[in-house]
Amino acid sequence: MTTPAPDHESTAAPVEPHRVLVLNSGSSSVKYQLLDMRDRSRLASGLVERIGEETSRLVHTPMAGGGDGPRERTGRMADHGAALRAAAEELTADGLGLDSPELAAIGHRVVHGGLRFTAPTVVTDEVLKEIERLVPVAPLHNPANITGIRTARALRPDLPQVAVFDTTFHTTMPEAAARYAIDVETADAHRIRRYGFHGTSHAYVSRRTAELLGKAPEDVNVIVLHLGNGASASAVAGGLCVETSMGLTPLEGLVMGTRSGDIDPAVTFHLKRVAGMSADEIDVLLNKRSGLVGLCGDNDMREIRRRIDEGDERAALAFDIYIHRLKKYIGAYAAVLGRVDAVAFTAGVGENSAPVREAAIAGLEGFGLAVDAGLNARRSGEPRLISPEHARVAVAVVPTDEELEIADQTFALVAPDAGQLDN
Ligand SMILES: Nc1ncnc2c1ncn2[C@@H]1O[C@H](COP(=O)(O)OP(=O)(O)O)[C@@H](O)[C@H]1O
Ligand SMILES: CC(=O)OP(=O)(O)O
Ligand SMILES: [Mg+2]
Repeated sequence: MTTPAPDHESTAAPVEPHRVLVLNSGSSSVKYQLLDMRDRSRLASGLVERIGEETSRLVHTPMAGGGDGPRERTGRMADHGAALRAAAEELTADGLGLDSPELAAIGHRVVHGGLRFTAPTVVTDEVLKEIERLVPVAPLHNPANITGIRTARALRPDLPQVAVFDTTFHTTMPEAAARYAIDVETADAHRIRRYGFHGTSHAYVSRRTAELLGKAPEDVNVIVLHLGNGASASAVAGGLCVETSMGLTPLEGLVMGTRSGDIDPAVTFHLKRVAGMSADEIDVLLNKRSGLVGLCGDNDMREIRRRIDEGDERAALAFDIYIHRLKKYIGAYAAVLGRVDAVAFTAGVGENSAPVREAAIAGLEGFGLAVDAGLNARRSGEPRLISPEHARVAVAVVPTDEELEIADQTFALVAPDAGQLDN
């Protein structure tokens, strides 16, 4: 007789493995979630920030079986491996340890999948090698993803580890959007093309936006604005991505927290020839010392708005540059799509910053776009419309859930017979 785990619904018969742990490893943080795929409910979630610093912090939130709120741990966690081991200990303390037979798989966000990975993939040694080969085109992200996978494998060697790639959703982009206008042989020899990132978010949000409009994804054209620390826009036509703002690497496109986004490539030659900077120094400049932080010293939109309210001109200019780029992309993607049904804001800035949404849409009445100030100011964790009632184009705030999307894709791969889950 097996005894059901305490604190959980007791079931007489042994159950098939039905839990998925999702790891979303960023450059200096890990977000994780444990989900029960029978009803897609969240059993626990957590965030480890400032990995590698003395002030690392883990916040773990159990959802099931108890009233106790978030628990916190502080103190140096040297790398993503240490962070994951700490998270595993917290899960064990809740009776949700990684050793549980109920765990079906671990799903990992992997940022760059190159040309090879066009679907979620079970990780083998060979797959891991290929993800490693892609480190030069995702230097802030793929190394963290690899450490996460290695550590998870060491903790549960018998369990499928599934890589879900940021690039997959963008593989439907037509060649006209995916190719750079450079010498074709050189481009092909080095696999230089536009891959696009944040794909799980663009996929999830475009689908949820269609739902919000009461339509099937095939019937709507959506511009998704994923505005987090990294930021990207996508044009989604009938559920398929036809254009996105990030390119070979997550550096192209919008102004981001610390990244420049679009820039004349000749700036890099100039920095090398005239300013005497090395390729690595230029890389650090454009990826870590540019964008909002380069323009005004802060990359957090809350801090920038606070400074603007106090009359800070550098913060105001940084905000204007950020908004100007965003508007250019909205206009460009309206042209790419021909007909736009909705513009959806998502991720940390898109979901929380009413001033960003207002400023980005201001003056776009000619495109049928407008924001209702009252609706825009309202706060909610649910997808919602912020455009006036009879607007030609819907403007929406749609919270992203990369972890849920990764869990769905992971579970579909390892338990294809589990049946279609609702939604
Ligand atoms: N309440 C808020 N108001 C404005 N901006 C916010 C708010 N909360 C978070 N943000 C912005 O969201 C960013 C983080 O977004 P997130 O999507 O979590 O990014 P990432 O996944 O890239 O780390 C912060 O850097 C900050 O600029
Ligand atoms: C690809 C990318 O930019 O990801 P993030 O926003 O997590 O940095
Ligand atoms: Mg993110």
